[in-house]
Amino acid sequence: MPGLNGEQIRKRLDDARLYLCTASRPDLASFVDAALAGGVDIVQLRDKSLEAREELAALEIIAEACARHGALLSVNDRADIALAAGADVLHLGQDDLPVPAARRILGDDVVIGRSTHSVAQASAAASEDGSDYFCTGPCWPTPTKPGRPAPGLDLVRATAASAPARPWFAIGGIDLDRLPEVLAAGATRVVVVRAITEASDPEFAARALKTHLV
Ligand SMILES: Cc1ncc(COP(=O)(O)OP(=O)(O)O)c(N)n1
Ligand SMILES: Cc1nc(C(=O)O)sc1CCOP(=O)(O)O
Ligand SMILES: [Mg+2]
Repeated sequence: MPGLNGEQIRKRLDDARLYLCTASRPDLASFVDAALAGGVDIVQLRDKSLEAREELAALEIIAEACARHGALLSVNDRADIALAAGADVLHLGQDDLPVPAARRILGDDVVIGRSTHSVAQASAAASEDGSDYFCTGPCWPTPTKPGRPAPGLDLVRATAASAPARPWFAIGGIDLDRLPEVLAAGATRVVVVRAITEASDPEFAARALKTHLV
């Protein structure tokens, strides 16, 4: 089945509200299927322990579930893997490939996102040539990204106040209890890891988050 074109991916990105990052796991297929059934819009494989070949195999599993649920497949860090996997999204941090270099590898039919951790980085990402969305965080210090200082909800407030033309997501320490604070600070889209990966019922956890986001 042919993949989505850039216009179709950008439309889905615009509509996306709940973005999940997950490591590979023994129950990857059923876990991702449950999260997507609960309303996750984008799934990223974020697992630095995998060799390229293992990453590609895990991405195939996620891609099949995403296609069935009409969700987007995201690759972390590596443009070559994104291309090989036929991903819809590549996510780049401040220390990863520059966006124009990734764009040379991927062309225009893959959307590229950027991580930001300060007002200056967020405003650069909001206007940076070639990227399609950005994330701001961490909203709270998080064991998922140890050592990363948290700019907190002030960064979410400042970003919301600047009304970026690009879609943007809040990330870091977000769970169902904290979600109302994140939304009150002005975010309309969120990225989560543990709130779904550590849930005993990932479908229920995703649905509970999504209910606040639509
Ligand atoms: C959707 C999304 N947002 C932020 C990140 C973090 O990216 P980065 O800062 O490059 O850190 P690593 O995830 O690579 O450790 C992300 N992966 N996805
Ligand atoms: C992967 C990542 N990037 C961040 C950033 O601020 O860019 S915070 C983060 C981890 C988010 O995990 P959890 O939802 O478990 O707190
Ligand atoms: Mg990265």
